[in-house]
Amino acid sequence: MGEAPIIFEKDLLQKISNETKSVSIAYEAVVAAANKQYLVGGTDESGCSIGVQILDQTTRKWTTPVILGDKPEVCKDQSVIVLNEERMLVIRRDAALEDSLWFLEFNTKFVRDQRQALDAEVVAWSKGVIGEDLKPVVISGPSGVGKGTLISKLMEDFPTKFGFSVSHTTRAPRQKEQNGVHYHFSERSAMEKDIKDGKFLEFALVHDNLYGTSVEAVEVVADAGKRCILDIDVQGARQVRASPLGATFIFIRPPSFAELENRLRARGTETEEQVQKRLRNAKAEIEQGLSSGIFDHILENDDLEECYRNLKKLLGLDVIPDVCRTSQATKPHLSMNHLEENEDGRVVVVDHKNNKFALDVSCIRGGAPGRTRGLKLHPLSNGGDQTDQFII
Ligand SMILES: Nc1nc2c(ncn2[C@@H]2O[C@H](COP(=O)(O)OP(=O)(O)O)[C@@H](O)[C@H]2O)c(=O)[nH]1
Ligand SMILES: Nc1ncnc2c1ncn2[C@@H]1O[C@H](COP(=O)(O)OP(=O)(O)O)[C@@H](O)[C@H]1O
Repeated sequence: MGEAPIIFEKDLLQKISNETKSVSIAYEAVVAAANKQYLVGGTDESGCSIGVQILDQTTRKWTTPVILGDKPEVCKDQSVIVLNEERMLVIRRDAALEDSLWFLEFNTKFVRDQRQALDAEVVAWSKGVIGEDLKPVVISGPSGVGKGTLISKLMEDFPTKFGFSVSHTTRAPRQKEQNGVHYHFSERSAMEKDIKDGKFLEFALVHDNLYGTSVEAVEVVADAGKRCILDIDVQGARQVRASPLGATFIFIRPPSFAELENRLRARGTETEEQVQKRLRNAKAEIEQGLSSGIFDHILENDDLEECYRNLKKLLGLDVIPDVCRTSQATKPHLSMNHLEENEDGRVVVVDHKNNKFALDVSCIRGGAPGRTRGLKLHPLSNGGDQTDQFII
């Protein structure tokens, strides 16, 4: 980790004044990897988020990268610090704590994959979250096996604990399905554009329709202090498994194929043609679910109550009382005014009252296209002694 040198070269400044109308916006340039200088600050094309420019120091060529992920809003001033060869920490000064810690990834696996896929220079933002949260739960299984039924029971019995990740889909709504509650029913072209813009954690073509989990769908649940449940197919589960999300994966299997067919028909939500398609796909889905190694747990849904009991057990709900977790809204509201210095794995920050804190970034996990979690904030006293008390 090294502190970001503030390099306002002549041509850099020239470029800044050419490209921005405002003089009140501060830029910071950091040499992040090999011979690349990153300029972070000001605005980007949309004019409302922090922009990034890259200068190749060998060729002296400027590049405007493709910027993916949840972007921080523009601010007048920020501190930039390179953490390692993959990402830098950007602290928005004078922003509330919940919105002040951001990571700009320039060489993480996600960025490298996207760079290859888009054949362009790519960087990606992710918001820093202090503390840990509960692992999201991915539930997969063939159509008609009872995923929705089990998830509804869980949400009804533990409303403070779980939140449902509302997927996007291009399929038509069923009777009683509400837009924004069961799914975000979307136009295919709009969904494809959002996928291209990196807004989706995963997506798949299922029964001839496009389904996908947006990064936001998962994050709004986590931000509310709840454990996120995703109902997605095996292809989606595979993608989430490969992502930094760190979830628990559960596959629900039917007691028999004949019973699956009964349930699907008895539900009465699909045409005969659609039922046939779902049954055909179910065969492959069950095969993959049982053999792919993606899933941590396989539950048979024969007797509903028994399956539900088993599900609760493996989610630890038989031992933990249903208490509401502290929501983000009740956390202390600090404004980080200044980045003072940095030490091994820790960045020293001070708040607007000049209280010093050590921001521990040694255990971070996740990142773009979601949040970077696991940040710890310790109060520091008498100019550097760390107390063992976490404030959050
Ligand atoms: N990959 C992926 N699959 C999804 C998503 N949302 C729903 N699915 C899956 O799409 C399939 C069809 O869902 P749906 O049309 O609601 O019918 P159901 O299977 O009878 O519940 C199911 O296997 C769902 O788990 C998503 O966001 N991503
Ligand atoms: N264990 C079970 N025994 C009998 N019927 C079930 C059981 N679990 C679910 N069902 C019924 O099967 C149908 C399909 O369940 P659903 O939750 O919609 O499946 P999925 O979401 O996996 O497509 C529903 O009518 C539901 O009431």
